Amino acid sequence: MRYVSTRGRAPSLSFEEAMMTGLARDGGLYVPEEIPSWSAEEIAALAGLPYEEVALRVLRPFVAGSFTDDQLRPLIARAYEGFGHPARAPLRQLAPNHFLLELFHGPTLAFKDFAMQLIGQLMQAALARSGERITIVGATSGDTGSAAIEAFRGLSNVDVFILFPSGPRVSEVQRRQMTTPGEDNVHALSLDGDFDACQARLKDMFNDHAFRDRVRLAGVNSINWARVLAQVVYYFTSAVALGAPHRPVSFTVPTGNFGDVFAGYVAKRMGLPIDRLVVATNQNDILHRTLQTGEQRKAGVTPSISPSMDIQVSSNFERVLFDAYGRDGDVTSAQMRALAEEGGFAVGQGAWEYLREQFDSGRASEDETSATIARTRAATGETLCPHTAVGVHVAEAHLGAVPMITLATAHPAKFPDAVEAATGDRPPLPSRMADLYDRPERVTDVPDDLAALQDLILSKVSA
Ligand SMILES: Cc1ncc(COP(=O)(O)O)c(C=O)c1O
Ligand SMILES: N[C@@H](CCOP(=O)(O)O)C(=O)O
Repeated sequence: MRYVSTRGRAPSLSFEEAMMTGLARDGGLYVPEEIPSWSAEEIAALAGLPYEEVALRVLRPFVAGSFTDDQLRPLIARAYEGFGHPARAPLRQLAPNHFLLELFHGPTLAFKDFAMQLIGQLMQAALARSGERITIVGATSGDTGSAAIEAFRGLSNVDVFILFPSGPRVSEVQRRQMTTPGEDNVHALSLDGDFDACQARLKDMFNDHAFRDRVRLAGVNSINWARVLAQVVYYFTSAVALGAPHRPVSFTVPTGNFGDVFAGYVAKRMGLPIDRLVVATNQNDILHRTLQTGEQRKAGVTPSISPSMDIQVSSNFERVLFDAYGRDGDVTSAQMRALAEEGGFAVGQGAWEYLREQFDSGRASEDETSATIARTRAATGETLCPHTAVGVHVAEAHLGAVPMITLATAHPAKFPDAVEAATGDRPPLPSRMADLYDRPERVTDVPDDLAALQDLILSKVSA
């Protein structure tokens, strides 16, 4: 399998090269040259298999040429052995035709662990082959950062720098998950700006080829194709559990950087019978507006009670735009340039129609999110995290004859203030994290300044 850039001007790469490269050298994102297509029989054969076996089958065609089954199997096993539920991603019924897919049983209590634990294993295997060391820089609105730290902490051939927005733009639990690990290779950087600023500086670092080569920069955000790929797996396990391929299912996905819902789109392109893929946004609703109006225009980020989705520049939207334009890298490039330089762009008519065929969308206000947490608790006993509540609110407007699966993207204990405000009580952290508030924090405040960030990283990796 080869991977091509959405901007059409970077060399095509193998899976391993694309994973270790992160952002393409032309500023684009890598996507598979073609999406493998599965028959109904192949999908039906997944029924009853352990999560790890489904992961092997889903990954296999995408990693061909980089990892054999024998190499992949133990890496997948190690990735998921620490999850706190035997099913890894269990389903829970909320209402007659509405299910929650619990994606928060990994070590850092958010769906990011599914991909990050696996990418940690895959990257270590690749580094063992090459004998190289790498510098990972990640941008986070709260969850990617801790998942990345958990996957790479203590490794002697990897330095991890995580840029997160300063102040209350991440929850205290999220911040402490990033600032309390004591390993020398972990660097938590609190940036004076929002997530979009963190992600923009990360992309600037990738686009500075001299810097990128000097520190051997690697990325673990969902700009990295391997992240998206790992997330395709749970669309298959959950849909098959509800009767696919013999009956279709729909998904509602709390969305920020568009990586998770893009993974659902890949599953659908592979042949999984997904009826509707619903993009659920909080008040930072650029994706909902884009799908409704055909115009993508940035507005400032407004902090919300679902902070991990406080994003206006959704990286992975570029991947679907590339498909919507018939894989025309020049047009995709021009639209991304307009977003960066002019604050927005109008999607062409044909491309917009393609997007509307693929995705529905909705938004939840702050009050609606809070009310959904309270109402769901009262009706079902289930405590939702605010991101999941955004999804449930939007999903409820899209319920019909086809079963709806809403992705429960984080554990409510990561957002105790929002949950307490809605329900009156604070969800406890799992016992292994009970002393999180007592652990000493280690964090460096950094300005939103590329040169200063690069100097800091250089001083640490060459130390
Ligand atoms: C808890 C939670 N829910 C939803 C999202 C949105 O996912 P994505 O960025 O893949 O759209 C994120 C972060 O991205 C998150 O951390
Ligand atoms: N919500 C994310 C933002 C980064 O998304 P990613 O999937 O591109 O890593 C976070 O929690 O950091």
